[in-house]
Amino acid sequence: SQPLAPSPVEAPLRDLTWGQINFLHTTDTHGWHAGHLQEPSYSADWGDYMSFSTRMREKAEANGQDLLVIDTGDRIEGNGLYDASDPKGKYTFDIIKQQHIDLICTGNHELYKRNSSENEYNINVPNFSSSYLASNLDIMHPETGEQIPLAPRFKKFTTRKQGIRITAFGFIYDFTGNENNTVVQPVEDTVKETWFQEAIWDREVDLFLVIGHVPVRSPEFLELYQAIRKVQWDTPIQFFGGHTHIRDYKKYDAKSFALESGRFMETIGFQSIDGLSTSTKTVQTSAAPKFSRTYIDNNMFSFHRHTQLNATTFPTEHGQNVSKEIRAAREHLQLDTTYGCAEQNLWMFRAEYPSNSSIFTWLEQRVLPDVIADKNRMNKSRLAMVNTGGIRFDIFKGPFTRDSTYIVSPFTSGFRYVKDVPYDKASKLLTILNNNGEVIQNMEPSLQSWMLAPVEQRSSSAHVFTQKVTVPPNEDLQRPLLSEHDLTPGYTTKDDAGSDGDDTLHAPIASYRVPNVIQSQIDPPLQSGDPETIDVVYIDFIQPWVLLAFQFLDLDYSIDDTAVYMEGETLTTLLAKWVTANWKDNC
Ligand SMILES: Nc1ccn([C@@H]2O[C@H](COP(=O)(O)O)[C@@H](O)[C@H]2O)c(=O)n1
Repeated sequence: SQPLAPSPVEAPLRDLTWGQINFLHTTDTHGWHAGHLQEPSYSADWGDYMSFSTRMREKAEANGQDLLVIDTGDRIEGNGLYDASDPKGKYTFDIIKQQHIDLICTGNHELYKRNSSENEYNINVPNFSSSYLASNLDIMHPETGEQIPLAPRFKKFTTRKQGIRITAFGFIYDFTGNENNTVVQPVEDTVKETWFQEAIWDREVDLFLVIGHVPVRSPEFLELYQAIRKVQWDTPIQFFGGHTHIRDYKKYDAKSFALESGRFMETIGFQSIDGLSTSTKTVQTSAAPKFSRTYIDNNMFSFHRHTQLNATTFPTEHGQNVSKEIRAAREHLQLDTTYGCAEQNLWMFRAEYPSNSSIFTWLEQRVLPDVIADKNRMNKSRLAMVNTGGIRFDIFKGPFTRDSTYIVSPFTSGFRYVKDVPYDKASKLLTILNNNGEVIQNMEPSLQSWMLAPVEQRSSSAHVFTQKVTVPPNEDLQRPLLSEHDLTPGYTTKDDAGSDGDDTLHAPIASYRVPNVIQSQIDPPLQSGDPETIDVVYIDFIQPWVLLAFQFLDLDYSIDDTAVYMEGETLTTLLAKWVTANWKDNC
C-alpha cells in the first residue's frame, strides 16, 4: 500500500469458493492504481494486487487448478496518477504492464481522444501482446492511416493445469463518442462476421470467455449470448463486463453467467467454475457446472485472509517494487500537495440532491457562481451548466490535494457559450436536459440525455439506486470496528446469485439519484430582476445536447454560434483555484 493509505479495518469476511478454473477481474480502474488513500476498505495498490494474483495463482496451481487475470478497460482518466502527468499516462503504462494479465480489452475512455487510442496501439497492445483482444474495434494506423484491428479478434488456448480449451473474445459496447481514428463495430454486426461464426462453431471448446467493456445487463452481451447459444446449446459461457461502475452478476442460463467488478480499484472480482469438460475429460452434458462469484474489497486484510498469508509471507518482491514505483510517480507529480481542506464530506450519491452534503449543490451554489466569469463578458448574466457525469467522485472531509482535483474532475473539457440567448427560452434548457431525455433522444437517438449523468445510475444498472436505505451518510469512514455487529459502511450487493457476493460484510450506504445537468444563474452585481438575454455557458462535453435543446426551443443555433468561454480553463483548473481561495485556511 502507499505510505499515506489507511490500514484496513478488520471485518467479517465470506470465504471464496474455488473451482477447476478461477479468475481475478478488474474493470474501470481509471488510474486508481495507487488505491484509495482516504478509504481503508480500498487501500491496496496495484503492487499489492500483483502480490495477491501471484499468491492466488500459486494456491490454485498447488491444487491443480487454473487462475486467469482479466481487465476489461477504462484504465485511464480519473486519478492524478494518470491525469496529472505530461503526457498523460507517463507513469501508468509501465505500472499496469507489470501485472500478469491473461486477457485484456479496451474501454470507451481509451477511445475519446486520438492520443489515448494511439497509446493503446503503441504501448498497451505490445505490452500485452498475447492477451489483448479487440473483437469489434479497429484503429487507423497512426502512420499509414490504414484501418486495422487494434489487436487480435479472438484467442483460443488451453489452460495449463486443467487443460480447459477456451475460446476468448474482447468487446466494447456500441460506443459512438470515439474520436474518428477508431471504429467500433456494433456487436450485432460483429456476430455476423465469418471469423466470429467460425470461432463459435468450433466443437473443441470447453468454455467460451467473453470479456468486454460492456455492462452485464446490456443488449450487446445479450446479443453475444444468443449468438453463441444458437450454435452451442450447451457449452458454458462466462462473461466479464464493465463500464457501469457497479458490482453485478447476471445469470443467462445454468451454464452462462456474467460478472461486473465495480470501479476505481475498489473491487477485485473473483469468479470460479467447477465441473467443466477438458481436453482429456468429458462431463455429462446434463450436469451443470458450478459458477461462483465474490466481490473482494481491495485491501490487505481481504488479501491476507483469502491467501491465508500474512504481512511477512504475502508480498512478492515484484509487487513491492511496483508499490515503490507508484510512490515515486506520485512524488514526481506532487499529488499530495494540499490546496485546502474540506470541512465536511460532499457526496455524489450518498446525500440527497439538493442538500448541504451534496457535491452537486456545493458546485451549483458555491463554486460555479465564483469561477464562471469570462473577462470579456463580465457584465452579462450567464447560466453555467455542468453535466453531473463530469464529476467522478466524492470529496472527503480533510485535505483536498492536487490528486483530488483529478479524482473529482479528470476531464480536459473546457467551457463554451452562446451569447445573448433570450432569457425566457434559455431558462427552459435545464428542464429539457433533465427530463430523462425524452425530448432529446426523440430528436437524435445517439444522444440519450442520461449519458450526461454518472454511469453508476444508468438505466441498465438502476436497480442499485432503487435500494432506498435509510442509514445517514457516514461521516467517519475510518472509525475502528468495535464488534462484529458494528459493520463498516460499504457495498451490500444484490445480484442474480443473491446477496452473499461481497467478501466483506458491510452496513449499507444510501444512494440517491442525481439530475443529468446542474446549473447556476450568475448575474452581474447591480442587476435586479431577470435579464432579457443571457449567455448560456456550458462544459464542452454537453454541447451536442445543448444545441439539440436549443432546436427544441425553436432557437436555430449551430456550432458556429458557440465560442470558447474562459480560454485555457477547465473545470479541473477552476476547482483547484476555488479550493485554494476558499478552503486554504481550513487546514
Ligand atoms: N469528457 C468527458 C467524458 C466523459 N464524461 C462522462 O462520463 C461518462 C462515461 O463514463 P464511463 O467512465 O463509464 O465511461 C459520459 O457518459 C459522461 O457522463 C464527461 O462528462 N466528460
